[in-house]
Amino acid sequence: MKTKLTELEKQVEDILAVPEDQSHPAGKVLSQLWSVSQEQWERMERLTRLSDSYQEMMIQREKTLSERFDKHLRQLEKMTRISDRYQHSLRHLNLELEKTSLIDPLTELPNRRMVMKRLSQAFECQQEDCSQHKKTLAHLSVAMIDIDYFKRVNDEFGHQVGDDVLVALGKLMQGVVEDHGMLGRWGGEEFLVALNCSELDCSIKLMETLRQKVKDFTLSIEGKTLETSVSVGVAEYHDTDSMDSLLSRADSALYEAKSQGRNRVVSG
Ligand SMILES: Nc1nc2c(ncn2[C@@H]2O[C@H](COP(=O)(O)OP(=O)(O)OP(=O)(O)O)[C@@H](O)[C@H]2O)c(=O)[nH]1
Repeated sequence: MKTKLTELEKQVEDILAVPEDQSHPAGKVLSQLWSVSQEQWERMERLTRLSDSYQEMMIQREKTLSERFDKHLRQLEKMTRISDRYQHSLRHLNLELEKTSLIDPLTELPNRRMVMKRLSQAFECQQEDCSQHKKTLAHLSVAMIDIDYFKRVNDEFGHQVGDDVLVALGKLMQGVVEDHGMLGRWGGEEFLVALNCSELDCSIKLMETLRQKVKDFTLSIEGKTLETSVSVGVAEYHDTDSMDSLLSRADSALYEAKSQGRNRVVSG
């Protein structure tokens, strides 16, 4: 049977404890051997303790690093979400801004800037070899519409009613032209239509329908009936036309319609 190490150690300890054995050479050697093994043992223990605490420190460090990393990751995610939301609202604001810069706030129709934009797009390709735009220009005509004696509406019924009339007539005229072109508020009580009709006759007919609808339109205010009419000047695109010359001919035709007594459509 194998003797256990602790028993052997005990025996050695006992021998070393006997004073007369201390002088024996074997006793000295054994004593030295004992203290060396004791030192080794203590050193082993110290190393084990060091290694344990080193391991503990590494585990702790890893834990701290991973917690810090998680925290940064969460912060980054939060910042990304904020930035996404910010970009989204910025895009939304830009769209709103773009819209308000092109829409008349009272009638909610395209404003002068937007109608001009539409017209200049058609003219921009005039010089270029752009068959689609050449076709668009060939079918282009413009109509300038002015509400007759609008000042009287304001004077008789007040500015607010004047505003309501502008809104109502805008809607009514929009309903007539919506499938044939773009109606916009040119300014004050003037409107402009960029029409896409293959023939001038077609544009004139459409403007006649519009004029008649406005003539039939009445509003009843505090027992009084408000009636109104429009004068319209139409011009069709000619090969030599610039945007200015086309608009100028429509303006002259409108002037002519006013001169001839209003409530009529004149082409120029
Ligand atoms: N209520 C209101 N009135 C406006 C607005 N813009 C322009 N007006 C009015 O429109 C009127 C235009 O008057 P005029 O240029 O003399 O034209 P008119 O009375 O229509 O006469 P003719 O065009 O010659 O038939 C003015 O009284 C302006 O104050 C608006 O946004 N709201």
